[in-house]
Amino acid sequence: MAAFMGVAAKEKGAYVTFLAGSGDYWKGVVGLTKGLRGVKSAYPLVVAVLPDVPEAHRQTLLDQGCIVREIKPVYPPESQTEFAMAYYVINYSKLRIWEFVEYERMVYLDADIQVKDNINHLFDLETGSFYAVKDCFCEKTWSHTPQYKIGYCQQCPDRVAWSAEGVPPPLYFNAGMFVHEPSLATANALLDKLVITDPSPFAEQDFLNMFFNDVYKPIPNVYNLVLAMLWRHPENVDLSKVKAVHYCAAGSKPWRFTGEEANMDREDIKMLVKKWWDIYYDDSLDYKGDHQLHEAEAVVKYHPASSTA
Ligand SMILES: O=c1ccn([C@@H]2O[C@H](COP(=O)(O)OP(=O)(O)O)[C@@H](O)[C@H]2O)c(=O)[nH]1
Ligand SMILES: OC[C@H]1O[C@H](O[C@@H]2[C@@H](O)[C@H](O)[C@@H](O)[C@H](O)[C@@H]2O)[C@H](O)[C@@H](O)[C@H]1O
Ligand SMILES: [Mn+2]
Repeated sequence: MAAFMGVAAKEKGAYVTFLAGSGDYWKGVVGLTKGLRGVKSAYPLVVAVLPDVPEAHRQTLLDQGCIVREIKPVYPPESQTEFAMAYYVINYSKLRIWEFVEYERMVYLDADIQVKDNINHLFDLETGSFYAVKDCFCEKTWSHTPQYKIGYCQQCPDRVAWSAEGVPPPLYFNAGMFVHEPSLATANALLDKLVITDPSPFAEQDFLNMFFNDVYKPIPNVYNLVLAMLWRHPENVDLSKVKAVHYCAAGSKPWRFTGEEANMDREDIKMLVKKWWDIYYDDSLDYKGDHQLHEAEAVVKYHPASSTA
């Protein structure tokens, strides 16, 4: 990295994911980095690891050409909150990626995401907004919310009116994928706000939605296919156009897939899990010390007007 008068020059961008614990999510990161290589990504993958990630897992990721950066955990204020999944409490540590200020822009991807198509053009989106894909409220994990109780979902706002006044709730994004601009000012503002914010069931996802509410810009579902969309809103999904698949539905993590959980015994799900393994075991996608990052594909531009967000 060039340094000029002691100030390090910024790199244009990097993909970034988050790894915690000694469990098997490292397999997700290996799959992700190979998938990014397979679609000729122009940027490296940075892995923000918590201190509890074993050395062996870190070495595996370094061997796959990842940039491994240890981060300090971020915990929400003490509370009696029931998280939608108990382990969500560690996901607040994702907030550390705003401190990666050597990058002008980053595209965050959960470790349970796989890319099927080149998404370099997301790095060229206009600055100043927070880009992410709208979530779906129809899974049981949302049963604690008013929208679930009345059957409202932003993916089909006309199905059930949100209120007599007809004013729908603010758009809400899935925090498994987003485009952001690291900055210490934002990083500090996030942590300052966190200490005075009660935790809520979807942990850092709820928090990020609140924090970026006024600058959030939805991007099309193709950039983060939340699997539940396949059975909740099939009319909003064209699998042939999907650029990134998010294996977030219960029981859908490819590296521990049994096919026995609800909605998992479907041909489309099994095909997506097989595709994940095809990439994971494709040794032609292994890192060969050739950080030949492909030039960003200037041709594929993002046209907000031409796609349903
Ligand atoms: O034990 C864990 C749990 C989560 N994660 C990271 O946190 C992200 C969010 O968790 P998860 O994807 O399981 O949440 P979901 O999208 O399924 O709600 C994962 O993708 C991983 O990047 C991790 O590294 N180890
Ligand atoms: O910590 C909260 C998590 O909340 C989100 O996952 C949820 C959400 O997508 C729900 O809509 C689904 O119903 C559910 O299955 C899924 O797990 C993010 O994917 C994850 O990165 C993380 O922020
Ligand atoms: Mn996820």
